[in-house]
Amino acid sequence: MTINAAFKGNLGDFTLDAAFEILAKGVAGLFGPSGGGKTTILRCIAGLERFSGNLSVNGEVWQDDAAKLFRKPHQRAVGYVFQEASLFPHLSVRRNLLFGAERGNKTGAGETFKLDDLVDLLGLSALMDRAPAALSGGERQRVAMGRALMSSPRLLLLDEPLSALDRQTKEELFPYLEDLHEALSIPSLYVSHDMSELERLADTLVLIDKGRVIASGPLHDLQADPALPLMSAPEAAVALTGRTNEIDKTYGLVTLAVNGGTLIVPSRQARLGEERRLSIKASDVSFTRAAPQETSILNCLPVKILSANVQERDPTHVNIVAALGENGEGARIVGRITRKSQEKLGLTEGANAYAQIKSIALAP
Ligand SMILES: Nc1ncnc2c1ncn2[C@@H]1O[C@H](COP(=O)(O)OP(=O)(O)OP(=O)(O)O)[C@@H](O)[C@H]1O
Repeated sequence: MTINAAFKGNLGDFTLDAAFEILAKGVAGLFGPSGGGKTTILRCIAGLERFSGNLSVNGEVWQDDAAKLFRKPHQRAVGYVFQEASLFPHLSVRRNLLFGAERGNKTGAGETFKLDDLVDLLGLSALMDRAPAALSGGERQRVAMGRALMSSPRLLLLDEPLSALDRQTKEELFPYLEDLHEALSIPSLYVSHDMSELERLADTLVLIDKGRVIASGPLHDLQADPALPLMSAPEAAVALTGRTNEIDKTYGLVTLAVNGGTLIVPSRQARLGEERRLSIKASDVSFTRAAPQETSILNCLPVKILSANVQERDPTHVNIVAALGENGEGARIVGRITRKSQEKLGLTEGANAYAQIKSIALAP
């Protein structure tokens, strides 16, 4: 599914002038600093805010100013999940979910989900007769997701669905989001200013700052682009997807085949052939010129250096983008090292090297 959006307008002093075209297959993350306009874009897509512009979702035109076309919110098949679950307080969990289905019947739209399937997927079976007031924050958010999905949306809009939750509850909710992502084919737009959430969930990314789109595309491409601000963030990282092709039960390790190499990762539970995503932090990557021997580091992968850029906020650091494989044909990773080491080893564009990544740093 492609989302083609362009919105222009003002909210008080804030100016939005954002345009993007994104393949919303799976989860597309809208990422950027607070106040940049992410929620406003989501509201424009849902039809809750009317700015001038255009919007088409999978070829269906929802807004076209030139043609004076603007679908009202109820004519857009979207499911909306807010920061704080807005459930009907007087209705049980079951009736809240069924309310979603009724709404869906009116908009008539995307894939129809069976109540039982969603209840299983979101782990709601023990909660069905409870009132929202008797639910924890994480449980409320799970019901809110279920209700949004019961309306058979073509597009799911999630506005920082985890931001009101404490760290532990967030961790508890993640597996549900990951399962939804895997089990349902519904495209989602997921707003967050926390990159660690999007690293785990997003396939594509739209970067928003001060009301403008600064880049959009596959998550991995944007993370490994030295021209974008993601790389200079302290927590810069690259998400890679791989398949388990070996399980070492003795040591609790699995081998993941990723594009251009293999990585050994700690894991207590694994199935052969399953797809896994992992995040490699720039600060966990180091480099050597010769193949290291007798090292405790389990992952030493041949790479080709693609770029080396001095970190703007701290010129003693250098961000190195390297592609896996001797010929640099594989996935890109990012390593942050001192400028001293970078100069000493001559790690410049075109150089061959080995990237070292501690397995422990890749623990889920
Ligand atoms: N009703 C309003 N009137 C005036 N200004 C508004 C209104 N709603 C939002 N704004 C301003 O518009 C800007 C964009 O807000 P928006 O909520 O879209 O940003 P955001 O990127 O989603 O931020 P956050 O991550 O903090 O939720 C902000 O500067 C905000 O203060």
